[in-house]
Amino acid sequence: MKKTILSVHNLLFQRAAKTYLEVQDLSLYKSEILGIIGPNGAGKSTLIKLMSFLESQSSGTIQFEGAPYTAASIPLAIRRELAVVMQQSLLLDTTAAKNVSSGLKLRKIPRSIIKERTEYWLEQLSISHLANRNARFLSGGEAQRVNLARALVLQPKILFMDEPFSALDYPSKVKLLKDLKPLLQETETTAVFVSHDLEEIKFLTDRLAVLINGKLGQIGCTADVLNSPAENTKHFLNGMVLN
Ligand SMILES: Nc1ncnc2c1ncn2[C@@H]1O[C@H](COP(=O)(O)OP(=O)(O)OP(=O)(O)O)[C@@H](O)[C@H]1O
Repeated sequence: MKKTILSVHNLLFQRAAKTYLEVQDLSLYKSEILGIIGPNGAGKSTLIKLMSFLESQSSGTIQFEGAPYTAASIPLAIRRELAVVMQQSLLLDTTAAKNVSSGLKLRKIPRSIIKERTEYWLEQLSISHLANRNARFLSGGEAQRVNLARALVLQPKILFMDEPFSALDYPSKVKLLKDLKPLLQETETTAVFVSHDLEEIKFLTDRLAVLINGKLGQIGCTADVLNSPAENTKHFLNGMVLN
């Protein structure tokens, strides 16, 4: 049976008396890659911020490994088991290697292990040659590889990615996706991936959630959702296929 690592129940996100997100039930299974798609403003980024405990819900529960937390209550040690990569994650104004090792330093990992793990992940993401280059001078694709290495070096239990490839040119994106998928599989990292790109979604994700107007319109195996859209997701999904 699939093991749930994170679950959402009766989740509500409201600001200034307006409801932006309302998700009754959503489970994230261990080692799966869950995609989230939906129109602009549907609540995808909000959902990822809530699931990664960066933002507090108005009501409802989010449980990580069976225990409920909010952004305000989550202990630092638990927060550190979750990593987030955004479209434009900010890199520190230092070398690529130091960016990758920064999280390990904060966790007071011994220096020899930091060196070994940093070199390993630079290598895994094919950026060893950039180790001593200042992050300010990296291209968008190179910077996103550093961001992913910086997240994966922490061996997170869940990796949240919010449109991480949307600024990359097509060949860079394809190459990075092809590098990333086996890395996630080998490390059995659970991942949540927001994207507007059907090719990315088809290639990377096991299951797919479709958000429409702040509500979960459909969730299921990615191929099933795309081949058999539900009544309320049909309009959006058919439009995506046509594009
Ligand atoms: N802290 C906040 N205060 C007020 N409104 C917010 C807040 N966070 C999100 N929203 C609103 O929630 C709605 C959903 O935003 P969100 O960024 O989650 O959508 P999205 O599906 O990721 O959109 P896109 O595809 O355009 O990136 C938007 O109308 C946004 O303005």
